[in-house]
Amino acid sequence: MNNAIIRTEKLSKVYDRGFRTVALQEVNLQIPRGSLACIMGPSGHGKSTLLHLLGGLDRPSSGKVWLDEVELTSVAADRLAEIRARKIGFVFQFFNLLPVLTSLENVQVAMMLAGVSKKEQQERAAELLNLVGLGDKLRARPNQLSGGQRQRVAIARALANDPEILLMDEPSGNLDSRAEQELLEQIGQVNDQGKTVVIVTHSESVAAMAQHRIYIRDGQLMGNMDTTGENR
Ligand SMILES: Nc1ncnc2c1ncn2[C@@H]1O[C@H](COP(=O)(O)OP(=O)(O)OP(=O)(O)O)[C@@H](O)[C@H]1O
Repeated sequence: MNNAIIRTEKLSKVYDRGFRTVALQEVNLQIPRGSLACIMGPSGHGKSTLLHLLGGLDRPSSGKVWLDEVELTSVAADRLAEIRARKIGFVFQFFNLLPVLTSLENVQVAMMLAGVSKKEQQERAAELLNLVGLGDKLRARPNQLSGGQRQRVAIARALANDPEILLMDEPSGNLDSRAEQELLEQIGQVNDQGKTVVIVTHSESVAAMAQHRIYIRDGQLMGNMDTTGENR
């Protein structure tokens, strides 16, 4: 596949904290540019590990990850941090919003690290929060928001630096079905803007909207399919 934005070769991860856990074993996969991809599989079988490696948040034990033409495992830590900040937005399962900050400030924080001026930070944060339907919650703190609303703040924050790729780890895990539906609409809109979205999920509704499905079992790739059902 020539148009892959993310590609892995024999990607493996072994955790060794007193005892060895082989979390990922020689995974070869490609994710097409602009696609909405999901990573599925049983609990504890290596999905989050894979997502973290794809986003350069962790280093593999062996094997390689390419983001466009850049091989992430060969770049130094500071360059990796720069690539992450510029190209990738992350949304984690438990949101990781800072509790003492408002929605607006939580989104601004991401841009502060990228050196954007304060005025620009505020304008863009407000714009993004409007985009995810939280224009009336700019001054609310996370504990004044519902789970679905917090998740949308996390998405706005992940989009702050206009990343090409959005990586999400079980974004709908704690949401009721209505909030999940709203979240899916937001994710669809982000994908429609041309961004590549990769979602670790147990949700069939999320999987149903994905154009590309990756199945992981026992740390191994069991399937890598597009919606036409063609195996790659
Ligand atoms: N930092 C770590 N140190 C040691 N072992 C880890 C670490 N992170 C994950 N593991 C182990 O690696 C394996 C894969 O974990 P991972 O979190 O990738 O699974 P998962 O498929 O995302 O699970 P879930 O669906 O429950 O989130 C598990 O056995 C887990 O206990």
